[in-house]
Amino acid sequence: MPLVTTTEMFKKAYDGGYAIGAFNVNNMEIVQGITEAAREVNAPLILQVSKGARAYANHTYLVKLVEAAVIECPNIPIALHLDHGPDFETCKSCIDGGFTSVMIDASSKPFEENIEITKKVVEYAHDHGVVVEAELGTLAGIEDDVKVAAHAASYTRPEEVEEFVAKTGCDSLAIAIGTSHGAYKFTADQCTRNEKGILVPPPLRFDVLEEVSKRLPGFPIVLHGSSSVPQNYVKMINENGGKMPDAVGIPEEQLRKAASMSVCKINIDSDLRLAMTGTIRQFFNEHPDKFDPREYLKPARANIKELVKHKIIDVLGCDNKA
Ligand SMILES: O=C(CO)COP(=O)(O)O
Ligand SMILES: O=C[C@H](O)COP(=O)(O)O
Ligand SMILES: [Zn+2]
Ligand SMILES: [Zn+2]
Repeated sequence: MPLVTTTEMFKKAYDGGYAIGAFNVNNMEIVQGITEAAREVNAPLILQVSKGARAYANHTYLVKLVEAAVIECPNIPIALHLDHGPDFETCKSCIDGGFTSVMIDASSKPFEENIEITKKVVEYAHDHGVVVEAELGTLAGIEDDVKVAAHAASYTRPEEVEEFVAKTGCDSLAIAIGTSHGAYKFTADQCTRNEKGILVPPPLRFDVLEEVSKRLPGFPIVLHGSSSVPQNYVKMINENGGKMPDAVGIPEEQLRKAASMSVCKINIDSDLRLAMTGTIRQFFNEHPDKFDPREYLKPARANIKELVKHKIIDVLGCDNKA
């Protein structure tokens, strides 16, 4: 089947109490690892491309890689989504260039300005059969090279969501309930430590999510910054020359709960990066004589695939929902 929008997948996910994984893609091995996993477990899929990914790999290369994946995976619905579109022009370029979904992220702007920019993107997108994700609230962490400190982050205000959705006509809404971008989601003083000395982050604000859902019945909610930062990969990185002290993510149990509620799209990027980097670091450490990129990219791709399968089956619950 050709690339699809997220409309149908979100409706089914909302009604079925599961979520679709939105995984960031930056090169061929990442596209292959993710799509092979989704194909094997028969899951609908969102492949997303950030501004940084377009700058790194080039829009055309990424679209063509995703189109190749669509050919290789004819039986699962795949949407191609712009992640954190910073302005109308970037959204337009992706809408014109083959994407089926875009995010306009004007969440750092004042409320009225966010509405104005989002509305403009929605009008253009809907005219072209493309759907739009918007954002209210500010996540902490690293986003497009900009670091938002924990104290500067702010939860979504539920009292704003109805007006925002009604005035913009957006198709889904990303909200801030305590997730954060990157591999260092929380500082040590925000966390407690478990018996193994691993940092345990503060729980997500499910009360905010519930209030938002009550005000927007049936409306798909998106969670950014939802990597779990698997400690096996942090360990693999640190044991093979890396230095990632106190990297900590969102416990999968909490993502499972969000997926069972109104959250229909869960964004995961950092976990893929950790799997890829850990695998390659270990390979280099164990095989200092090797220099064929295929030899280290192959296990990296295989571990991305395993990780995505795990997310789909054990966290998102969207296996066999294609
Ligand atoms: O939200 C994301 C992409 O938009 C990715 O979040 P992570 O950094 O938690 O993987
Ligand atoms: O939200 C951020 C995503 O993980 C994309 O990251 P990036 O801008 O480094 O590609
Ligand atoms: Zn944002
Ligand atoms: Zn994000």
